[in-house]
Amino acid sequence: MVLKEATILVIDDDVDVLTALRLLFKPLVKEVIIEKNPSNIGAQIDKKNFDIIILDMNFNGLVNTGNEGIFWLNEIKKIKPKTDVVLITAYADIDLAIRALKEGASDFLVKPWKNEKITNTISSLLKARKSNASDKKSSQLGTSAIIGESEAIKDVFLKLKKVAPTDANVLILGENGTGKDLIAKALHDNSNRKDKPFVKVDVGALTSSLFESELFGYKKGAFTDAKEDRVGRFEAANGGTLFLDEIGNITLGQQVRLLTVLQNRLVTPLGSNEAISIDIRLICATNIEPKVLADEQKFRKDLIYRINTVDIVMPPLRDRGTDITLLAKHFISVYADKYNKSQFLLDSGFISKLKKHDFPGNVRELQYVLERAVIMADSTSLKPEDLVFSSIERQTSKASTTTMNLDSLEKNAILTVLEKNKGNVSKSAKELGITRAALYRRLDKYEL
Ligand SMILES: Nc1ncnc2c1ncn2[C@@H]1O[C@H](COP(=O)(O)OP(=O)(O)OP(=O)(O)O)[C@@H](O)[C@H]1O
Repeated sequence: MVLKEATILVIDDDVDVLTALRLLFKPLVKEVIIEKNPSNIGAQIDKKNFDIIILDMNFNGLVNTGNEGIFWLNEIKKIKPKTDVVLITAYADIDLAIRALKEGASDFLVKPWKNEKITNTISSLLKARKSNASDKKSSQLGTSAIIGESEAIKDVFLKLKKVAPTDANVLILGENGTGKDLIAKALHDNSNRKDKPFVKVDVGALTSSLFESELFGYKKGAFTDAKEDRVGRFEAANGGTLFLDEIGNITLGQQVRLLTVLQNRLVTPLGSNEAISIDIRLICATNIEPKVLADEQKFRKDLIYRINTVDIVMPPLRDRGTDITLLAKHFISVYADKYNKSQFLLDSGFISKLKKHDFPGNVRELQYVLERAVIMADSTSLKPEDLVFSSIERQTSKASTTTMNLDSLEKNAILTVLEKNKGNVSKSAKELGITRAALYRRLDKYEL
């Protein structure tokens, strides 16, 4: 961000300082607001998003310890943790400066200031904000936006790294909400086609007539509603990647149409006589289990072979051990930022409750549950009661406990006992009737 796009708030009880800074910044920035009374800070920052806040450290002129400044700095950080705060004081007190920086101030200036020094400080902070924002964007590209460190997700990353640069067709399998969309995009972003289009079509949601017109396109007049030519998704993805989601839900007739295009690498728009040759990399995804896909009454074997040069199976969240905590921390931080809340501390009971849940809706369910928890939380720490699992998901969760295997039962028993004993391994081992070493082995096994 450049200086002239910035909105700045100056808070000082000295009217001369306020006037001087307003005169200095008015011609340089988009907007400068001055405030004499620090008690109005909350109201000011609720009203507007400031890029920089310049805050005096000594408000009543009697106590020159800078404590008032640090107090107000903390108040600002509670409401808008991302705002850059520059503190000013009349006393060149290095200890105070360091304390202010530790408490989250972005910089520190000593009165009387040189105008050039203060504008340079503000300009560099604005530049740093810009580069942080663009770093964030680029990290969304590779696999860095896909969070996970469990053995199960590491296998996925390995496969992704190997397969992405090839032109192989990939079938991504996995329950709803496991991250199939993210993997499809990562395959494209890490391929030689990354600068070409990535086109996604939810084929499971298309009626028969829409399936044809969406995928193959049409010429004006091909049917009653065809008022002008329309490019189909195959053609739109030319040179790039076509991602067909919910592939397991298409009819046998649609499967034949798809197979023909994939075999000949040609599409003919409805109402046209001319076939267009297409060069696409195909990625498909489905939440249907492989054994159902293997049922020839529902799915053509020749199509399965064609779309499934390589398959990537997304593990359900309940099998991803420590990823639950890792993802939880990520989502909590994202939502704390989004809803302008300070970062939360996580109560140990909160983490145990998360780990015990079965997550039938996988990462998507975790994401929604945490967004709700962040919105509803009354304090700065998240507690078990802040976690409310949706009754719909709970129903599914109950159903799935009937098919629970011994491992899940053992894992849940360990978690319950650990929670009861506040994480004390010796007490928990005793209660479970096993040795400490045996408990540690199991903690390792279940990545707890
Ligand atoms: N490993 C991960 N790291 C960060 N976010 C994730 C991860 N996995 C999934 N998500 C998030 O969870 C949500 C669901 O993921 P996604 O849509 O990719 O799942 P899906 O398997 O394609 O679901 P569906 O089968 O319902 O289409 C998205 O918001 C996605 O960003």
